[in-house]
Amino acid sequence: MRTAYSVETVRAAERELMARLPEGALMARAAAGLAAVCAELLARRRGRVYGSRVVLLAGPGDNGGDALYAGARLARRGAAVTAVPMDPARIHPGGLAALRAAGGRVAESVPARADLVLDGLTGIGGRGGLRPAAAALVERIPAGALVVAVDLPSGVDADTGEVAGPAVSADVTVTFGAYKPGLLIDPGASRTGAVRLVPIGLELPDRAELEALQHTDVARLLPLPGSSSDKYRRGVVGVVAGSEQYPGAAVLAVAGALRGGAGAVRYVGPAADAVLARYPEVLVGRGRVQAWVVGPGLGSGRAAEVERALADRDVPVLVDADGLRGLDPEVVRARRAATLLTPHAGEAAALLGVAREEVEAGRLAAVRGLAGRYGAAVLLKGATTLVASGGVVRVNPTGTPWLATAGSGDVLSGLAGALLAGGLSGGDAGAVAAYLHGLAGRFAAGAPAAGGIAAGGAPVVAQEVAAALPEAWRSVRG
Ligand SMILES: NC(=O)C1=CN([C@@H]2O[C@H](COP(=O)(O)OP(=O)(O)OC[C@H]3O[C@@H](n4cnc5c(N)ncnc54)[C@H](OP(=O)(O)O)[C@@H]3O)[C@@H](O)[C@H]2O)[C@@H](O)CC1
Ligand SMILES: Nc1ncnc2c1ncn2[C@@H]1O[C@H](COP(=O)(O)OP(=O)(O)O)[C@@H](O)[C@H]1O
Ligand SMILES: [K+]
Repeated sequence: MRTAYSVETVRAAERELMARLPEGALMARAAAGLAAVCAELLARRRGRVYGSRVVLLAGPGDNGGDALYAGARLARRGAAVTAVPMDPARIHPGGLAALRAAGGRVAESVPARADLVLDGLTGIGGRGGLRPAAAALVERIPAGALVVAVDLPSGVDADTGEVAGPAVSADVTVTFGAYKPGLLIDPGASRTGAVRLVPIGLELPDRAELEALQHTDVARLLPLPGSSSDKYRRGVVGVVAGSEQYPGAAVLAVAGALRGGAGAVRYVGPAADAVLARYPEVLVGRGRVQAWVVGPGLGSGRAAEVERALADRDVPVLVDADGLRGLDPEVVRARRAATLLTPHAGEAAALLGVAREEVEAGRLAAVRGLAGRYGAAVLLKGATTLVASGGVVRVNPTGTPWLATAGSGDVLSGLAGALLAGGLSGGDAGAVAAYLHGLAGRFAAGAPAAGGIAAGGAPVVAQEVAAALPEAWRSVRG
C-alpha cells in the first residue's frame, strides 16, 4: 500500500523528529536526497554533473532552503549554480550562505539557458495559486531544462491536489518523508512528473489520509473460487441496465460483471436480446442475487427500478450513471448492506448541486462530501479515480486517459458489482475494480505500465477493456 499524509500530519511528525535531532539535520537530509536525484538526472542527461548549468528558484521558506542547500552540493561537484530568489529580501539565510560558500551565485532574473531547474518556490507551506513574483519566475524557466520540483510542484495544494492559478509542471518531483495527497490527485498529480520519495526518518501514523492500493493489496482482496465453490457462492450479479436507446450499456456492464468473477449474471431490462446475443451464459429476469448493479444506460423514467434495488436493504447495490439521478440520501442511508455510487464528475456535480468544474478542481472534497452525505462508498471517476468509504480515501494508481471512451464506465460498474457479489465491501470493491479496470485499459491500449498518455498506446474501445480484464487479474496475481 502506498500512503500519503496531510500537511498537518507531516508537520507533526517533523516537529517530533526535530526535537530529537540537531538543528538543521532534517533539511540537510532532504537536501542530500534532493541533490543525489539531481546528480543522477544530470549524469543521465549530460554524462556528468561537472559543468552543468543549474538554476534554483528560491522561495522565502524552507522549500527554498532545501533548493539552496541542494544547489550547494551540486556546486561542490562542479555545477554552475545560480539562485534566483522570489523575494531578494527574504531568502533562506543558511541555504544562501552554503550556496555562496560552494561557489554558487545569486541573480535577479532567470538565466536564459539551464540544464536543470530546481523549483524551490513553495512546498507544503504554499497557499493558493502562485503569487505574481513566483509566477513570473516560473514563466521564465528555460525551454528544454529539466524541471525538478522540491517536495511538490509550486502552486499545487499539498493536501488536495488543487491548482488555483499558475503552477509548476515538473519532470521529476522529489518529495520528503512522505507522499502528500496533492501528488497523487489531479490536477496536481499531472504536474509532478515522476515522483521520488526521499526518506528523512519521519515516524508517521498507521492510518494515512490517502491510500493507493498496489498489486499485492489487490491480490489479497480478490475473491477467488475454492474447492467448495459453486456459482451461487461465487456470487450472482443482477444487472439492471440498458434501454431501447442504449442497449450497449447493458452488454458492457454484463461483460464487466462476467469478467469480474461473478458466478453468474442475471440481466433485468429491455436489452435482453442484445445481451444474450453476446453472452448466452446470462440468466434473464429477476431472481436471487448477491449484488445489484443499477443504472448504466437506463435513460430517463426508470427511477422505480433503482428504488426497487435499493429497497433490497440486505443486498449490496452499485448505482451508476442514470441511476444516480435525483438519488435520495435518506434512502441510501437507511440501507444495511453496502452501497457503492460510481459517478463521473458531471454526475457528482449534479448530486452535490455544484458545477462540474468545481468537482474536477476539488476531487477530494467532492468524493468525501458525497460519501458523507450518502453514508455510502463513492467512486469518483475521472483522470484520477478516488474511492471514499468510512473516512478512508483511496486513489487509483492504474489507468490511462485512453479509458475516456464511451462505455468504459459501464464495464467498470459491472466489474465492481461482481466484486461486491464476491463479498468485498463497497470501498474495497470500488478500489479493486478501478485498479483492474485501469490495468485492463493499459493492456488493451498497449500502453506501458506507468506514465500518462504521452507514454504511448493506441485507442481502445470499451469491449476491449472488458476483454483485457483476465490479463489484469493474471498480472495482479503474479
Ligand atoms: N516537513 C518536513 O518534514 C520537512 C520540510 N522541509 C521543507 O520545508 C518545506 C516547508 O517549508 P515552509 O513551512 O517554510 O513553507 P514553504 O513551502 O517554503 O512555503 C512558505 C513560504 O512560501 C510563501 N508562499 C506561500 N504561498 C505562496 C504562494 N501562493 N505564492 C508565493 N509564495 C507563497 C510564504 O510567504 P508568506 O506567506 O510568509 O509571505 C512562505 O514564505 C517543505 O515543503 C520542504 O520542502 C524539509 O526541509 C525538511 C523536512
Ligand atoms: N482523463 C482520464 N484519465 C484516465 N481515466 C479516465 C479519464 N477520463 C475518464 N477516465 C475513466 O474512463 C471511464 C469513463 O467512465 P464514464 O465517464 O462513466 O464513461 P461512460 O459513461 O461512457 O462509460 C472511467 O473509468 C474513468 O475513470
Ligand atoms: K516546490
